[in-house]
Amino acid sequence: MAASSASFANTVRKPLPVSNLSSKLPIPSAFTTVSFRTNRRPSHVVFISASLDGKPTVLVAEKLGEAGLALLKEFANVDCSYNLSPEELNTKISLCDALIVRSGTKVNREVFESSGGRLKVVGRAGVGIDNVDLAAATEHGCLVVNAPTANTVAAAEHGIALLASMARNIAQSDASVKAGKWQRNKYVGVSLVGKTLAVMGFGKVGTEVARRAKGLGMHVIAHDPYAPADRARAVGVELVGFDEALATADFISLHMPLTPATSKILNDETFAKMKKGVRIVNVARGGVIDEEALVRALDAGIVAQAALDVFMVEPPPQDSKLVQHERVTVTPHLGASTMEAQEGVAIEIAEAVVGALKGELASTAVNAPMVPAEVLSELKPFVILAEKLGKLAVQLVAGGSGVKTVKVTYASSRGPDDLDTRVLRAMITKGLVEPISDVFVNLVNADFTAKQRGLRIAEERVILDGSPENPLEFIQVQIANVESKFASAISESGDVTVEGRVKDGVPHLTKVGSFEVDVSLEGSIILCRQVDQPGMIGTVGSILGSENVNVSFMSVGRIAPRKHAVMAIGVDDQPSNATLKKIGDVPAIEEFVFLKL
Ligand SMILES: NC(=O)C1=CN([C@@H]2O[C@H](COP(=O)(O)OP(=O)(O)OC[C@H]3O[C@@H](n4cnc5c(N)ncnc54)[C@H](O)[C@@H]3O)[C@@H](O)[C@H]2O)C=CC1
Ligand SMILES: O=C(O)C(=O)COP(=O)(O)O
Repeated sequence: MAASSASFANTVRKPLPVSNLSSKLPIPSAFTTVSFRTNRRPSHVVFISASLDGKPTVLVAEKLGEAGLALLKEFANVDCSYNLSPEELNTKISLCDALIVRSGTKVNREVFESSGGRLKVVGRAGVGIDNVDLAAATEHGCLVVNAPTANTVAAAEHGIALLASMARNIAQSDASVKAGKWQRNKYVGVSLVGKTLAVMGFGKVGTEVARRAKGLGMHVIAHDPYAPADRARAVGVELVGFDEALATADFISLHMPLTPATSKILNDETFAKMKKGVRIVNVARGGVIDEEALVRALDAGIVAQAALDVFMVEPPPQDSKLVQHERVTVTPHLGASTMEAQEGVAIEIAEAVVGALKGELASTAVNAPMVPAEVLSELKPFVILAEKLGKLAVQLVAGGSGVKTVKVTYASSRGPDDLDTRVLRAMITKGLVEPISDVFVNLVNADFTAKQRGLRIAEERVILDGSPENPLEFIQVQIANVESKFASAISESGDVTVEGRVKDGVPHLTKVGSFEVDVSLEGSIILCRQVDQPGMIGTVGSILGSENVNVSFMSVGRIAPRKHAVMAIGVDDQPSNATLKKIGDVPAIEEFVFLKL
C-alpha cells in the first residue's frame, strides 16, 4: 500500500533548528496544555448509506414473521420477494442494502459480486449459515448475522418428535390406516426408555434434545470435540469420543453444523462402526450424511430406521430412494417451523439487521468478531478513537516504504483476557486504509483487507496499575519506516506516532510524536509546530476567526518554556488554502499540517 500525500496537500514545512529532526526530537520533559473545548460529542459511525428517500432497502427473500417485518418497516424500505430465481436475486440485489433469507436461498459469491458493493448485511433468519458463502461475504465487507437462539427449542422438539414417531412407526401406520388397512402386527415399535441416545453435536439444540431424552428415561451420551465438559456434566450427559458414540448408541441424533469437517461424517465407513439396528435422527443438515451410504446401511440392516428433516438437496428428488424407503420417516425441513420460533426468529433477525444498518456492532455476527453487546457498548468511544487515530496516523505519512508495519499499543489496567481488542484493531485498519484507497473497510473485512495489502499490525498490551473500571487508558498507533509531512509527529522510536484517550466519553488526541496535546477528535485538526512564545494561540485563532472558521478546541504541548511547542487546533470547517497559507506565514510557525477526521 503506497502512502499518498496528494490528498492532504495543505502542509507547510520549515526546517527545524536541529539536525535529523525526524528522530531526534526530545521527549517533552515538561509540558503545558491550554485547552478550550465545546461540548459537542463525536458523531456516530454510520455503517451504511441509504437509498434516495434516505432509508435503506431490505430484501426479504423468504417468509418472515410479521413482528420482524414490522420492525424492519420502521427503519427501512422492505421488499418481500419470495421464490426469486438466482438470476432475479442477482438482479435485485444491487438495489439492496440488506438481504434476509432462511435456508432456502443460496447466497453465493455471485450475489455479492452482483450487489456492486451496496449489500452490507445478510441476515440469516435461523441458525445454519451453510447456504451463505461466508468467504465471499467477508471479502466484500458484507456482515452476516444470524438468529442463533430463537429456534433452538423448536428444532429440539422436532428432533424428539421424529425420534418418538420413528420408534413407534407413526408416519407409516398413519398412511396405512388412511389407505384402509389395519396392520397392528406390522407396526410393532421399540421403546425409548433405557436405550442409549448419542447426541452428535452438543450445542444449543443438542443440549435441549439431551435434556428431553433424559426425561423420557433414555441414557444420553454426547460427542462434541468443542463442548465444555461442565455443560455436559450439568445436564447429566457423558461426553465420549466419536467411535465410542457410534459403537454404543441405540439411537443417534445429529446436531452439528454442516462444515467441511462434518460433511458426510456418516458414511459407509462410519455406518460399519455402528451397532446393528441403530436408529438415526437428523434435524441438522442433510449434508452430514452420505445419503447413498445411508440407503445401503438401511438395506444391509445396520440402520433399522431413520427420521430425516433435512436433505443434501432440498427439496429432494421425488424418486429419492432414501425418501421413499419404507423405514425412513421424512419431514420437509420443519425443525424451526413453529409459530413461536418463527415469530422469535423474525424479531431476532430484524433487530440484528436494523442494528447493523444503523452502524451498531452486531453481537450475532457470523463473519466478524462476536463481541457481547455489553462489551461493545463499553468499547464504543474507543472504537471511534481507534478509527480516528488510524486516520490521523496515515495522513501524517509523507513517503518512505509505504504503510506496511503498524504497531498498536493498548494501555489498560485490565488483564489481557478482559479486553477484546479485535474490534479496535479492525477500526484502526479502517482508519489506516480508507483515506488512501477506495476500499470500504469494516469489522468484517478489516483483517482480510490488511492481509491483502501486506499491512502488518502488531498489537502490544501495556498493563497499568489502577482501577480496571475504564477498559482502556490510551491507544497508541505507530507507523514504522515512513517519513512524515509533519516532522514533529515522528517520535523517539522513529515512527509516526499518535496517541489518544477517551475523556468523558469523547475521544481525544493526546500525543503527537513526542508532544503531548489535548484536542477532541471531531471536525478536523490543524497541527502546528512553533517556537513557544506568547500570543501564538491568539495569532492563529484570529486568522481562523477572520476567515469564519470555527475553532472547537485548542491545546499546546511544549518541550520546555520558550522552546518548541506543538499546537493542536480543532476546527469545525475546512479552512481555505489561503487561510492555511496565512497560518504557515506566521514567522514563529515552523511547520503545520491540516488533518481531516
Ligand atoms: N432442521 C432445522 O430446521 C434446524 C436445523 N438446525 C441445524 O442444527 C445445527 C445446530 O444448531 P445449534 O445447536 O443451534 O448450533 P450450535 O452452534 O449451538 O451447536 C453446534 C454444535 O456442534 C458442535 N460441532 C461442531 N463440529 C462438530 C463435530 N465435528 N462433531 C461433533 N460436534 C461438532 C459444536 O461444537 C457445537 O457445540 C445448526 O447448524 C443447523 O444446521 C438448527 C435449527 C433448526
Ligand atoms: O435455523 C436453521 O438452521 C434451520 O435449519 C431452519 O431453517 P429455516 O429457517 O426453517 O429454513
